[in-house]
Amino acid sequence: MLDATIRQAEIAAEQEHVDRVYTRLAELRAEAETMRAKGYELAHGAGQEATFEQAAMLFDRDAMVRYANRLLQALDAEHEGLVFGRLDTTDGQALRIGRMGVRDAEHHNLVTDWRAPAAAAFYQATPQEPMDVLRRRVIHCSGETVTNVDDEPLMPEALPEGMPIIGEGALMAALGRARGEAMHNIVATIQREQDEAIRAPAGGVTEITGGPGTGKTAVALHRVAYLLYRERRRLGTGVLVVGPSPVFTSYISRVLPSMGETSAELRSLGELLDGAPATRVDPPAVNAVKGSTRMVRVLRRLVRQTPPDTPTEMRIVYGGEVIRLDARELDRVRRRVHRAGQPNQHRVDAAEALLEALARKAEEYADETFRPDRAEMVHELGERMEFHRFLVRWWPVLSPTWVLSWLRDRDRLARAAKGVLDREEIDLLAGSVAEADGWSTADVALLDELRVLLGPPPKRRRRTGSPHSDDRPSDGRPRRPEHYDEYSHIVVDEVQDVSPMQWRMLGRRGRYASWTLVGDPVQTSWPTPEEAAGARDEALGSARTRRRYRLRTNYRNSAEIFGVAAAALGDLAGDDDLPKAVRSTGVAPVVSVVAADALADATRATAAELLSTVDGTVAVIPAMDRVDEVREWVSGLADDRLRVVGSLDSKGLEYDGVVLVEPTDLLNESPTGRRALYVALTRATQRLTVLATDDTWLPGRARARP
Ligand SMILES: Nc1ncnc2c1ncn2[C@@H]1O[C@H](COP(=O)(O)OP(=O)(O)OP(=O)(O)O)[C@@H](O)[C@H]1O
Repeated sequence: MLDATIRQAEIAAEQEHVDRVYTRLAELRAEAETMRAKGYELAHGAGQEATFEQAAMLFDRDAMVRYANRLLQALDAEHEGLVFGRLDTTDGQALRIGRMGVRDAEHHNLVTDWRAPAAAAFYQATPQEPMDVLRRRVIHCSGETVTNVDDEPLMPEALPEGMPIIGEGALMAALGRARGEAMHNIVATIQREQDEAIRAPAGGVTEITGGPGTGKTAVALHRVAYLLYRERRRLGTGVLVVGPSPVFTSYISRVLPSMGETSAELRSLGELLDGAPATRVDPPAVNAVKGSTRMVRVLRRLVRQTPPDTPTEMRIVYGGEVIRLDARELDRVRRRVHRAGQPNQHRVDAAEALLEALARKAEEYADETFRPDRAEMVHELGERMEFHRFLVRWWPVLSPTWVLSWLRDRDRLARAAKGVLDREEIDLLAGSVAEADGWSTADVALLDELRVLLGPPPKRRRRTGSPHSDDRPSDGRPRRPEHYDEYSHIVVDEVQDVSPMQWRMLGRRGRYASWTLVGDPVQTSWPTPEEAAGARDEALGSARTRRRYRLRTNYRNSAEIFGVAAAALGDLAGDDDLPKAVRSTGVAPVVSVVAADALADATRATAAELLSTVDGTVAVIPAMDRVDEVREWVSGLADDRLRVVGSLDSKGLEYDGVVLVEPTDLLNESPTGRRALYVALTRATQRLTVLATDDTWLPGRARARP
């Protein structure tokens, strides 16, 4: 038989199986709909004023609705990958692997979930260790149609007669595909070293390191899906995935849902505090000050300062006498109350201390005609409206955002930062808060620190949830645990850039959690890694099991592109720190030197050329402070595949084509500029063009830089 005919026959055989799976899925869907409807019916029966006896019924109803909803979500998730693999084993079995398990009405396995132990051989078997697998097949589908198959013989000498081997290179085909708006799941082509990290036990701390494009982010997300599948009961809705920026979380947001997993919560570092999302990023120098643990001391002192516009004198009439506390006396009382801790939690102490001070003052005034009884006086003044009006102004409820905004006042900041920050740092910080519109990512960690220093505001009454709620709030996002410290597992991506203050914020969310940490020290943009390491160890707690995985293959960049990036890194990393790029395109990156006044035109022309060359996305990457200018340059190119991304914002992302504008700007924009340049150069999958006004950034010609 001709090769093509054999392939068509194999595709048809797989199609037959896939058809059975979809038929079964339609049945399951109908069953889930019925179950959900029944659950709601039960809800109506129970009504609002459920009695104790009805509690069990309500519980059943909630469980039923939740289960049906989860099933429907999984069934409705992307169809791609419903069946993507097949294992033919030495015992004559053929096991289909997919993104969720499906059984027929008689409970026979139609598809095995990729996370099930039985599917592990799909990722772990090698010709050296075949694990009884004769043939591993990747099945490519478009919607419900099988389009191709790719086989790999693992025991070639033992292949039975009539078991054909079709095509080769499912991985290479996947890597060569154009990139779109969002990251895809890689369930069909997970590699063995990645699989080991994905299936590592949930407990303790799992660290995954590796160079650019080694699949760290993909592995972390597949690990979440795996852990939720294996330990859903224990991990529940408490899995948090933290990425560096909202652009990044949006880029990875489809991976878990595409595997039918919707209960993990995705947040960027600037979105970890409810009610104060970051809307911008600070320049590196400001970021370095705000991220340092020295800020803890500054904030502690700030919290104890007298809030702006508080009264500096108290006067109250008692027994015909005016009793007065002046600014110094009031300050003394304030300092004493602050010793007790969180000011919002010590409002009663503040009231008592004030009344005490007033009583003491009254005793000073005592004479023949005025001799107040201390207990009576404290009691009477404590009931007076004017006393409470004063208290509200003198000891106001402090919100983190209000206290942080005090840093605008340079003198106030200088008092709080005396001996901790130098003059230049104080100027930077005060200037940044004064000029800013909205909060920055670094501010959010400061606000979270203040949240703890200030204590919760007095309680308001909470509204109860809807009786029909499943495990997602109405905006469709997963519900976060009621308290921040209730997360059960936290995944942090790009850990090398997490500042010490951000580690403190994360630590508060992971007090009882296990962790997966993903990053690459070579890509760090944080200037003092030792300080960050200390804060990180504190956040993770000391008595934890730690296991480490290292990924060594770069799946993103062509070997040609990674060659330029690695060279640009100079001697900042040894060969052992760098991954190996496995795919060669035969196309060398273009490095052009252009005159400064020709840079705009060259950028526009190159972007246009890349858009016409590649099928997927194209990014123009300049230094952070030139993003607006460069956006103007390319504004005429109407193509929604094109974006302009600042150097530091490009972290974790990828594009088919990249135009890197003026590398020297990237080198100069921060103390870790050379690493930022390496990050930007490793974003492209197919094409890279570097436009520079000189060649001093090139290895060998560059001046020594950190
Ligand atoms: N086994 C695989 N099969 C198919 N594609 C893969 C595989 N592993 C990684 N990739 C692809 O390689 C690209 C890089 O993966 P990913 O973004 O997870 O790398 P990373 O290590 O997090 O990179 P960076 O450090 O630059 O952020 C992605 O497009 C991903 O889908």
